[in-house]
Amino acid sequence: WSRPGMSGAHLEEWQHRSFDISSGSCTPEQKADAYRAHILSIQYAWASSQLSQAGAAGLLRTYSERYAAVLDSDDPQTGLNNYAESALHLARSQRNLSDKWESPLTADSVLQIPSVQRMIQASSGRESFRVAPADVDIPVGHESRGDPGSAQVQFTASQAPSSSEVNNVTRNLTERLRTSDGISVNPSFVPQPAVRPQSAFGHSSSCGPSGGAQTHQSSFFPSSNPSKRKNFYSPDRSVGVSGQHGGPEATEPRAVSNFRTAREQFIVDQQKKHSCQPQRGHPPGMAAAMKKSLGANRSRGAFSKFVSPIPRPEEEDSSKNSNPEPQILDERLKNFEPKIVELIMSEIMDHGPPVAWDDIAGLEFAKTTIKEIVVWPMLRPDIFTGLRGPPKGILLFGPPGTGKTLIGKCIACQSGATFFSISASSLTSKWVGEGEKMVRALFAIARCHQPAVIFIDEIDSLLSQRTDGEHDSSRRIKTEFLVQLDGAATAADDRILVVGATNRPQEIDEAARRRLAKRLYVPLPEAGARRQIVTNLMARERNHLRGQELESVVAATEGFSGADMTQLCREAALGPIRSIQLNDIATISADQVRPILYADFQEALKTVRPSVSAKDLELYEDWNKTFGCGR
Ligand SMILES: Nc1ncnc2c1ncn2[C@@H]1O[C@H](COP(=O)(O)OP(=O)(O)OP(=O)(O)O)[C@@H](O)[C@H]1O
Ligand SMILES: [Mg+2]
Repeated sequence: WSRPGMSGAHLEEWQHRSFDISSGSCTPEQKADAYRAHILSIQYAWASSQLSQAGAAGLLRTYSERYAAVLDSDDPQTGLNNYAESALHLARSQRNLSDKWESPLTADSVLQIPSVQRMIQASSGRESFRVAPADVDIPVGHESRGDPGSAQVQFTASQAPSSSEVNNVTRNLTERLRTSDGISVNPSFVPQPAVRPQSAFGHSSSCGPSGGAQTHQSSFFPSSNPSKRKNFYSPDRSVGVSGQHGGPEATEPRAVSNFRTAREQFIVDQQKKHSCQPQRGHPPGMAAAMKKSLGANRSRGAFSKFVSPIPRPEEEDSSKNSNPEPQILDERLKNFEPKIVELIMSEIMDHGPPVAWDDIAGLEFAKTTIKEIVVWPMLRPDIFTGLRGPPKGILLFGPPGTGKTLIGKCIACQSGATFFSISASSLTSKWVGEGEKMVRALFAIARCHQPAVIFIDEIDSLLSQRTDGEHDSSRRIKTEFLVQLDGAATAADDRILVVGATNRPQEIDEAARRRLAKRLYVPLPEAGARRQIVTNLMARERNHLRGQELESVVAATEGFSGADMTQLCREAALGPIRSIQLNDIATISADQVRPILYADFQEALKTVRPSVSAKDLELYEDWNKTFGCGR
């Protein structure tokens, strides 16, 4: 069933899960987790095209039938994850003031509570369960009646109800326990009494589907930035994953609430932007949220319900008609371990606070060159072809604190390309062999998201000169990087740009230097740039800095880096605060704080010193003369 090229890691993972399930030492909940994780891994392999459609369907059929008998069984004795356990767990974790107190509620004792008995009878007669909280007839310890947290259960009745009734009852009980304790419950999370919890694999409807799907996230894409990852699963397929196999009860009315979280609203907005495909049975936001929930690895609340991974026939059809692009992306990434892909997708694509070109003072040459190389070719790839094609690598070098990282952030905001901002440390893993894989996966993912910019800050730590004493794994990472850089350069139509930044250009390997063809010096700010930094920063604060005084500050800060200038302004801004009496600081209002004066800058200049020495500066200028691309 497996397609050629399917990773051995997956097979191993499945064997491992199989072992977990068959081991006698784990708790029922752990087993239930393992079962679900097993199903999830099959789904994942299918979604990332490591398994064929037929293979996945076959595996899922086999396993889901087998697991359904035990997983969500109505029998509280044999069912691994029965609802009574979850409900009781919730009830048990409600505590009163004493640390030593423990709830005596158990699966057996709760059934004996008279009100539970009444509800069981009501449920078998298909009556409403709406009973006021005061009806819960629990004699409580010695005083506080009606507080489920401190309930002492009285054993009275002996009638044993059927297990499915137990499930219904405990779910309702839990609902009431939660609401009466002031725990907020999203209306869409509350299960409807009319829907009986049958075996989830075979025939159950997705009761309370929105709640179940919202609460758990896929372990594969745990973090934000859904728009970037939207291509990983096609929307149709993922809806199929969570909403299928409804059976006869699928037509029952569902609990759909109008409430949307901000995240769901965001997903809805994103979907409106990209496509307007209607989703079956769910509001569009819900369907998008389900993309991330493949049925396993979710919280084991009383309301969690397993959804069968086998798609219905009509959903299979619709997934065939969907946009083929995600499929291509999956194909290209199928040789990479999902965890590595996940790591790169979640940690590397970075959108910090926006930075505009005007926020970077001075550095006109570097800014113009970068616009020429990065921004325009991204906007007009048709003009920048052949000899005009952009270089594949840029190196920004210069003293510390001169705005190299700032330029990287600006490229991220202004270029319109997919921006990968990685630190060398995230590429160097403690596991031997993982580092190269990370580098390979990084470039492969970048190829799938063209045009792309890969920004590597402090690139010297990754590409320093190869020495005899260095560790083998770091040498391999470096080699892989050079190969990939060249690979990116040889595929003429790839639009991937690598931007490296360093304040130790001398340490960069000569092979890497060649590949980072455009080497731009980011020097200390000149007088004009220093003036702009102070003006920009002071514009946000109340100050009385006159033109002449500003010039004096600029003149006094020769040799300061951009970061030093920022530090100076911060120090000066503290001047007015320092002039306040210590006793008044708690009571003074914000507008009573005096404006920043020139005197504050004079004070600050006594403590803030340039961080780059003249000797260091000489090294940078020499390197720039030898290898730099400046005029
Ligand atoms: N040209 C500049 N214009 C405006 N602000 C600047 C400039 N250069 C530096 N700064 C200020 O200094 C801070 C540090 O700059 P940045 O992190 O870009 O330095 P860097 O060159 O990456 O230093 P390092 O080599 O140590 O990593 C910025 O956040 C910004 O506040
Ligand atoms: Mg930096």
